[in-house]
Amino acid sequence: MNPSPVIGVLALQGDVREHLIALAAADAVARPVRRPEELAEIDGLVIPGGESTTISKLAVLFGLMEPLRERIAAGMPVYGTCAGLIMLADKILDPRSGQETFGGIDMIVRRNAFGRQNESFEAGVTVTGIEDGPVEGVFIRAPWVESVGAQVEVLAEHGGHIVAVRQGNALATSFHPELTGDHRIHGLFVDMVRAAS
Ligand SMILES: NC(=O)CC[C@H](N)C(=O)O
Repeated sequence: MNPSPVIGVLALQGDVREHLIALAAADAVARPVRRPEELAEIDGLVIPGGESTTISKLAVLFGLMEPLRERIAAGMPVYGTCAGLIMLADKILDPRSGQETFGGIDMIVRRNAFGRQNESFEAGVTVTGIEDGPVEGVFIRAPWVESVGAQVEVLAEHGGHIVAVRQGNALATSFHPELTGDHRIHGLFVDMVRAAS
């Protein structure tokens, strides 16, 4: 048990700053990560929302694709929001050509499943393991999870679709808790990192 784990936020593209703030509010030491060497210094990693095709391309360009796949497969705790959830999927239903993922969660995801930017919405979401009521789910061109393997725990659904999952040390949500000022999900992730390090 490590009381103050160091948690990186993958800083290739997306809403990195908001995650750094949410992690600090949840009592973690948080820092941006964009170079392979920096992976050695972290106990866990957040993969932010943004655009998964861009994150995928930049991860290859920055030499992070393979090292990150290995760390995740070896059990480093990771939390992906929205585009980050897509990056943790073992399979994308509708990838752009050449789009790759880090994998780590045995699930098939559908990109942009909840519609376009102007169909973005907020909704209360009840998440298993989060106490004191639903979280405010912010869905922005959000993916949903089409199907999961036997090892995957479904933590939340919205409108009959899976929007939060966990497999071992990998956590993912279709929505963006870092944009709400409610740090309960980041707190859950920080606890996962503490327990693992
Ligand atoms: N808010 C988001 O992260 C949007 C994700 C985006 N639709 C993608 O495919 O990466």
